Amino acid sequence: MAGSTLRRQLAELLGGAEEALAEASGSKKKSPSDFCCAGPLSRTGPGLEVDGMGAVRLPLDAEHEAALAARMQPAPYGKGEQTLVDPAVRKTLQLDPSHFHLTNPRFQGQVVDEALRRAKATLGVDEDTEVEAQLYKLLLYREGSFFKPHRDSEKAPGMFATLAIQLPSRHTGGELVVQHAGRSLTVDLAARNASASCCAAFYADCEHEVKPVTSGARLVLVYNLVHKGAGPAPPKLAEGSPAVAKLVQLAHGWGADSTGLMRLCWVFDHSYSEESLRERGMAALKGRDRAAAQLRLAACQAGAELDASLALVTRICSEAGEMGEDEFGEFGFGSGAQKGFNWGEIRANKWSVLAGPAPAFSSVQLAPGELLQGEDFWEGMGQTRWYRRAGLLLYPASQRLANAVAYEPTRAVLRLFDMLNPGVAELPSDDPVASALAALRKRQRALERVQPGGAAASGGDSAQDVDQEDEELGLFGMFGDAEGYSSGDYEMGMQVRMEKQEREDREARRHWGPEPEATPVQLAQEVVKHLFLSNRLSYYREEAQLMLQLAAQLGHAGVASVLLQAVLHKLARPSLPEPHAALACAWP
Ligand SMILES: O=C(O)CCC(=O)C(=O)O
Ligand SMILES: [Fe+2]
Repeated sequence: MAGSTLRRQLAELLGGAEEALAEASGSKKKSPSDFCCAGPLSRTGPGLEVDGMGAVRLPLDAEHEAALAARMQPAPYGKGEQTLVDPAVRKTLQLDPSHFHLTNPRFQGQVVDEALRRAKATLGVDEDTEVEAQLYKLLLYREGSFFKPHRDSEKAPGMFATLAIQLPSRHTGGELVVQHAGRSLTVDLAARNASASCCAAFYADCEHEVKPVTSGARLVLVYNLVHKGAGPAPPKLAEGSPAVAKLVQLAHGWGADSTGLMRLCWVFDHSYSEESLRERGMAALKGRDRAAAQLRLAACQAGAELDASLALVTRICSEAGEMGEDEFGEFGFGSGAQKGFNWGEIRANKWSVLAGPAPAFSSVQLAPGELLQGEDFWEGMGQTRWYRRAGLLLYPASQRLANAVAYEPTRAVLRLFDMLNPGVAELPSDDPVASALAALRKRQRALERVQPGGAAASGGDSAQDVDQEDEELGLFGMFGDAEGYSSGDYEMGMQVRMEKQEREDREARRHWGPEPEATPVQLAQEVVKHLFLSNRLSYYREEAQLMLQLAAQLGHAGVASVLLQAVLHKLARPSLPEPHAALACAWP
């Protein structure tokens, strides 16, 4: 099957996974999950009492509003690891739950639990997944109060969404606007809010804002929605689910095509913190994202040999148009110039394995054609220079070796040498490839050296320093914040990122999976394919193809050895003026 057909079919399948799973499990809910829900709740009041003030009358009148405001503090917002109070970003008053009480025992059962049930249903949380609504703050938006667009951080382990319960109050304005994947939803509950509570819930990684309150006051209880327990049970899928069968079939075809695509990556809709992915794996995934991963697991149970890891995908713009003032009057990449953005590197690293062995490589560089989503997916994220998202990296078991060799050809060549010459650390100095071998060993040793604590032996500063720099650059946070940079940060940001990337790759070596099994000839074939058939070395094509053919035909270790010598030469001296020289001297 052509790579483009495989890519299209796989994209369709993963994109429609949610509907397919609902159908297969016989669920009545046919509509896909959404990122936000809102609506009125029961009239049961909360019995709100505030320390030092007593019972608060609802809906709030001017007198109680003023008394309550006097006991509250300006609410901060999170920036990286810090929390800041800045009335230009957030103008709201807050009160910690230690200073107020919800004294009506029926409020939890009739209002909060009802809101929670609705949130679970809309946000696509499995019925058997336990979710807790943890009270976080009481907020008061007086006239002129607002909260500019932001994303909520994970305030507790397993937190995935925010629930706002608006207590009865009279106001205008104060609409909640929630964005996700290019869609925007405006929640305006003011009209129905005078006599009953109402709620809004949304995935915490969705950008949201509260528009200015234009009159009256808006009183809100904010809850963190937190996954409890071990996470969702594995999907109970009907054996004959067409989507699963289709994925098994695609994986099989892909696995049998050794010349085909080495890997594909499905980028998730939502953002996730690194910690939540590492610690909770698939249980951290939301809505459509989880369905795609579940479908993949179900196919694995049904016999598909498709390795899958959760990964961090970073996409970097290498070039921008002209700098200038943007629409906010700030110096940077102006809106007119944004058309000039070019996509540079796309890289996936930081695995958390879902199925199959851990990858025997720390990171992969992805070609645009290896992303299952097309350009329009990224366009929806706005114009910034760095995109970090979590995704699902997929490749058939038959491509394990190819991926490992592509990531580290030097290591593969040395492995091949060691296979063919067991126990030989160095060659006699008169051997034509002795110096090449020594150089490669040295380089590989340097690459693999990792100091305790994670910093590379050769690197200057410690991992901590880099994290510190990251923080300054606003790099912390979700795997999904599209991170924008001011012009001054850009060069420095690049440098810091490249260094950090190297360090992360080194650190990741410790968690490498087993070296994929291979005979010398298979290994030699992969090395040749990678080094000689890649675009960079396209001028080696005929020679390499010939060698490949011989190696495969004869299956002879001697052939692989000759091949190896040619490769060793090229690797040790990348600037070799005459590309054929290496082959000429190595080939008998
Ligand atoms: O006031 C609201 O409805 C939402 C508040 C909010 O976004 C937050 O506390 O992070
Ligand atoms: Fe928020």
